[in-house]
Amino acid sequence: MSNQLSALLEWCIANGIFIDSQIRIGSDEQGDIGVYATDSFISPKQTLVRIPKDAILSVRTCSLAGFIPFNPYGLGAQLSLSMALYAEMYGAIVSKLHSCVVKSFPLSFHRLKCRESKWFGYIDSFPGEMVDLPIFWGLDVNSQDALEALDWLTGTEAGKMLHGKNEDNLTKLVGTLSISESSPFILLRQKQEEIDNFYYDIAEPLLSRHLEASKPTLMGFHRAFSLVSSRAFLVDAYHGLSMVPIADAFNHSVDNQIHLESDYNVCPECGSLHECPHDRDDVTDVDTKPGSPKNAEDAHDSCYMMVTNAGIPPQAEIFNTYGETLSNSQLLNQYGFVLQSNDNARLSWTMYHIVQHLVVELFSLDWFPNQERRNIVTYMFQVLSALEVEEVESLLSSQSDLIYYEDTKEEHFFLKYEGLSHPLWAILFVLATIRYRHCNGNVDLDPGTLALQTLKLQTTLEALDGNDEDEEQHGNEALSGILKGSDKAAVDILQEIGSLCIALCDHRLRNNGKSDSVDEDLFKLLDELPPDNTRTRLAVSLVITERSILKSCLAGWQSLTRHVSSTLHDLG
Ligand SMILES: C[S@@+](CC[C@H](N)C(=O)[O-])C[C@H]1O[C@@H](n2cnc3c(N)ncnc32)[C@H](O)[C@@H]1O
Repeated sequence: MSNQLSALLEWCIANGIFIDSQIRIGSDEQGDIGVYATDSFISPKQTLVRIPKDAILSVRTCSLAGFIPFNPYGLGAQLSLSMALYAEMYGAIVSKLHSCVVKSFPLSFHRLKCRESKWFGYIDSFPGEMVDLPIFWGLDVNSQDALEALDWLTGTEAGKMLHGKNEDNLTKLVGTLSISESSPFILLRQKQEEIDNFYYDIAEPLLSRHLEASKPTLMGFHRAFSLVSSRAFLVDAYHGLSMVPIADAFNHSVDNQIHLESDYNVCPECGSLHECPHDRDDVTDVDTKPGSPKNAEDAHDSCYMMVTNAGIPPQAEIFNTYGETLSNSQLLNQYGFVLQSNDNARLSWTMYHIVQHLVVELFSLDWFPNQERRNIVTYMFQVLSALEVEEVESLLSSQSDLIYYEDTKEEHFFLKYEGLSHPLWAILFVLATIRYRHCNGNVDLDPGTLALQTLKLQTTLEALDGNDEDEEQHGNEALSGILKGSDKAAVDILQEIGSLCIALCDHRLRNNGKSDSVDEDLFKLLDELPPDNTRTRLAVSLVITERSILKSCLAGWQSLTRHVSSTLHDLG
């Protein structure tokens, strides 16, 4: 066992962390830590680790508690916790600690020198290097691999995540109401710029005031951020995002056997799980001192726990999941690694991009007057409500290779191997419907009913489209019959959805990865890349996945629309 690992275990004992003897913390030759079962089979519902709440490192427990702004979630929470961690890693806190062995802090990432932090044994077990997150690749200006990798990330999901913390807002329907050059959404700042600004504006002044002997550095802060990004847990409403010793020693798998249990809904003022003075309106200063919860009753009050949710064979590695739906792009950005195979691969669009790109750039604006933008929101609401029935869910899962049912109430505009998410299909339907109305004297129609008709028509046609050659003749006759018996609006709108989808995917394909590389054989490129160009290899593998999803979607919709067009043509 490495020195760091034994120091970590000693530190755990000293800080009241319970680790069941059925598991062991191990490390490989590279020093990467993982958690393994020992000799016995471990059954589900067993608590294998208990971490006292005061052993975690959060903005509430750190040496600079009270000075660091609390942010409940998101980038703000990551930045605040990075500052808390950085303070523990690199300095002696004047107000709490009076001596420090660190006289100067070297720029290179050496092992920690400051033994005074309460979390020293824990922090010292972290990887010695910065976690290799794409967000910092651009700073490695002498690395051709980094620059090449960033080039490949252009237009990919991972590339989009490097920009703009506000990206999520773009998916909100209301975003479409304010599409203009001056939209705040266009002014997204790079995430890395956000981190650096936080460091210079908030972290550096505060840390300089409190760190006795060493001067904080941006590079040190980046390392703290990379550790927070790849290890922190959102534990509860009081501590927020936190570093949780031993819970963070488990590696990730989608099929996890263990998970963290914590009660999120504690008092945000004092952390109490029970009734506390903050529940009352007439609270006084004396009552409100933060601290351990009163009326402690069981382990949930004072500890976070790692509890098994599946059986674990002897000697097997035990995995947590960092998120069941995380794609490789998300894993790479947040944790610096990807999985060999990942069923969560997907491309996403925002409402802004779909509307702006399809309507403004690809098609002329003449069929899309300003007042129609308001209709997008109304129609979308009606269509999503109409699709929110069990019948649609089972229809899509059994009879469509082009659309899947996305189990969410959000507008998630995704494309996966399974096809378009139903909200993405819905927005294309809405745009197609607006165009149909525009071309047909603004006829009155009910978008919800028409959406169901169009969807049923599509799944029926998909079933025919899959027929082999022997059945082609029969299929063509059936197709003619179906089209003749279908509502004209549904047929026209389905064709339009196809055109919009093809345009959307084709545009994405051409702008995905390094410029002008759309026809390049990326498997050959991977074979030829030196093995130590790890970042470029990662980036190219993401591009391969995204292009393959896009091409399979394009092929499906091209086939469907081609058959419909030629049959309509034959029908005259
Ligand atoms: C919370 S830590 C897990 C413990 C970590 N292995 C360690 O050495 O401390 C998360 C980091 O572990 C690594 N990791 C976790 N799961 C992984 C996986 N399935 N494949 C590759 N690396 C993984 C990544 O480097 C990630 O940033």
